[in-house]
Amino acid sequence: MMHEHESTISRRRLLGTAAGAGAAGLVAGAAGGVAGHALASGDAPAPLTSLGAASVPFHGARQAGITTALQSHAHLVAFDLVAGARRKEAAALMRRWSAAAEAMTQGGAPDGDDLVAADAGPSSLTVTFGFGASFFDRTGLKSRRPDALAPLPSFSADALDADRSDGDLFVQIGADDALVAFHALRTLQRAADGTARVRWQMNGFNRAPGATARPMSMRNLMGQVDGTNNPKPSDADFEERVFVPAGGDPEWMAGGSYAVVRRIRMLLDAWDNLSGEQQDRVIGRRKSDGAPLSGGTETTPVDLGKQNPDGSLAVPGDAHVRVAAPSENGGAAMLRRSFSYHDGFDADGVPDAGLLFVAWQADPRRGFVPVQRKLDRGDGLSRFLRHETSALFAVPGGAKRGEYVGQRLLES
Ligand SMILES: C=CC1=C(C)c2cc3[nH]c(cc4nc(cc5[nH]c(cc1n2)c(C)c5CCC(=O)O)C(CCC(=O)O)=C4C)c(C)c3C=C
Ligand SMILES: [Fe+2]
Repeated sequence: MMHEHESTISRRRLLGTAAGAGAAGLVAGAAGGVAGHALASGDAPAPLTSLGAASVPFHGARQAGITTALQSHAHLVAFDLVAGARRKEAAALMRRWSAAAEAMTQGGAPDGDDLVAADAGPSSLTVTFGFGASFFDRTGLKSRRPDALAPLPSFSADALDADRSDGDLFVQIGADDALVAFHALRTLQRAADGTARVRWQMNGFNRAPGATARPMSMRNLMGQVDGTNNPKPSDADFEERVFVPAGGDPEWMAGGSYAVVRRIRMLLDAWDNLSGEQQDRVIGRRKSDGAPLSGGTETTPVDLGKQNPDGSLAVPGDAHVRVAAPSENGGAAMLRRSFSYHDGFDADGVPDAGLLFVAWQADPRRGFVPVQRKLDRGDGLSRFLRHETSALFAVPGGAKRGEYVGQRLLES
């Protein structure tokens, strides 16, 4: 059997040629006054910037793309198995997908590559795979479906589009280069041919690395600093909140996590009509710098008990950060790793824009569900949001070298 490394060509080798061509063109242009594409043989490739050269390991106890720093481009995609595709075909697909993802994330390219990302480095590409509840029905693995994958309850604020919700298989692609991200998406979609078809796709973005001099969380499309009070890997309970432990239930999910994916539209025209002070009070933090209304800077812990001189709460009773706080939800917490989206403007000029909300947790029944129930009842922010799609996926632990993602489920 061919080792997966042998079945790939090095994109860095290609890079040498392409970057050399670019450099040669510039030189020719400067010296000869022509916009040259001519290749001078022997030109050394220009070094990648740190952005293009950065790579995230594919193999490991956990899949990449959960605790990885947010990338600037994302594709979130759900696939459905085609009629007739069962466990055997699904296992073969996961093997093909894992090999392709390993190659691309490490700067290589699969056989028969389309060269879309040929002259780019891996650019922090991550590819994360998951299984939806329907996958277990289609593959005869119902008895191995985790209890934690039970359908999410419905919430009063839901306006869900069934065609863009759920799905058998989930792929999250993140990269700091748009072509690298598209290349990964197209490569995986081609590799799925005959076994699975795209059910829905959502494209997201975040601030590019290097675009700010200040180390602060991302801003979302409402302009808020978002992500500040996420669980941190340095927290004592981080692992148990985000990942299924070894010996957890089911065993094949050890090192895995559950992803709640919701396309949440922002009602930006209504939001923009609020004053700056009103906007701050809806969240409970200052929009300008993300500092809590109880005082301090972005990273100061929120003091929910703090009162204004007139006795009112500094962080209002319906402020988003109060209603969502673990202390108000029996300790429930999740790792939010979301991307903004903008899919143009409706005919009436209303932006189709918002958040591709992605929340990671060891069990959604102790993470997203109780928090969203509470937000559904009393969150000041909910007046400016519409949950348009929803999905829940079991994302297994990472693959060891020579393994594919999901092998423990599909082959034992
Ligand atoms: C069910 C969980 C949550 C949904 C859905 C959600 C949507 C949502 N949130 C923002 C903006 C912000 N959220 C912030 C904090 C925050 N949000 C949640 C949960 C959900 N948010 C939690 C658990 C927290 C942390 C609360 C805490 O412990 O302090 C913030 C403040 C900055 C931060 O800590 O990240 C902002 C801003 C939007 C725009 C949105 C839907 C589009
Ligand atoms: Fe939030």
